[in-house]
Amino acid sequence: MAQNLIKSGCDVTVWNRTKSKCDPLINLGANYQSSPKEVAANCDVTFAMVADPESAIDVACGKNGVASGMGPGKGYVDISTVDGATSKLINEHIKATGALFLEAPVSGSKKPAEDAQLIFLKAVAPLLDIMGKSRFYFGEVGNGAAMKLLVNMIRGSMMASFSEGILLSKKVGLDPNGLIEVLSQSAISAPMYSHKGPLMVKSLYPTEAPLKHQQKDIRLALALAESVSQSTPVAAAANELFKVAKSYGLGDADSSAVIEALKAKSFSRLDSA
Ligand SMILES: NC(=O)C1=CN([C@@H]2O[C@H](COP(=O)(O)OP(=O)(O)OC[C@H]3O[C@@H](n4cnc5c(N)ncnc54)[C@H](OP(=O)(O)O)[C@@H]3O)[C@@H](O)[C@H]2O)C=CC1
Ligand SMILES: O=CCCC(=O)O
Repeated sequence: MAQNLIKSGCDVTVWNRTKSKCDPLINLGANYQSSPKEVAANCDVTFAMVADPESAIDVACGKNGVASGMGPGKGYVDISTVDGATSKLINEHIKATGALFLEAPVSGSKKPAEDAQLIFLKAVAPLLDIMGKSRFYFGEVGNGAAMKLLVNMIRGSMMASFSEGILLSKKVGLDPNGLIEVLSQSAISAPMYSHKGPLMVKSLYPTEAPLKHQQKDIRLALALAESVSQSTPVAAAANELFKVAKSYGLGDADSSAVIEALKAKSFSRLDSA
């Protein structure tokens, strides 16, 4: 995303908690600042895309955070996937500085990001048009976050069901790649199946969207559902699979590694006590 801003001629300044991850962008001409505060102080619009609600609040409102560098005429855009309450809290801190806030979570992973084909779930800034193919506006702060959580709740349930289908096809002697092909031509076709399926069949999970964040998103979506007394048993079941996969140490693998939670694990014989 930052790469596309640089390529479009924007004057880009970067910071990351682990500085070395900034190096490829600095090599492309980005400036570097030593904290979110310094980035915000030196830029008209500051974007953030961090792991979870805790880090989004820390980067925005914490020591040397974005809010400390904000002021009238500046803007802050948080692209992280968080809950609505987090967006609203950050909004209050940013607005108190006289700056503007925009929550703009995205749908789409690494390839759409590289190809500037992301979907922004709420945005007005033309800068986002450099990085994405479409943008939706859902009104007050918190609605964009909620929409993103709904999308990723459905995404997680789809991935869990897809995983069951792949493993069941193998168990009944069918070619799972044949299943993927049938799905691609069916009424339930989804790009995710064709993109992730062939790798899942080979037990390969190169990370585009870490499994730990997919589980975080479902967890936040379940909390949202509970807050309005909406039953979501399918998402709850999918969440349990993602938690199992995390317990297997797959949190940093791609979210498609959830299939590993469904594979029978051979445990060494437990010695009788
Ligand atoms: N990957 C994807 O396809 C998509 C991701 N998202 C969302 O975007 C966000 C980032 O995802 P992704 O880039 O994949 O995740 P990664 O885990 O790869 O990166 C997380 C980022 O957050 C930073 N971070 C984590 N904790 C802190 C902290 N306490 N203080 C400061 N920075 C912190 C990390 O810094 P460091 O490098 O130092 O660890 C890193 O820059 C998440 O909210 C995710 O749900 C949304 C759509 C698609
Ligand atoms: O939230 C990230 C999941 C990846 C995607 O949106 O395709």
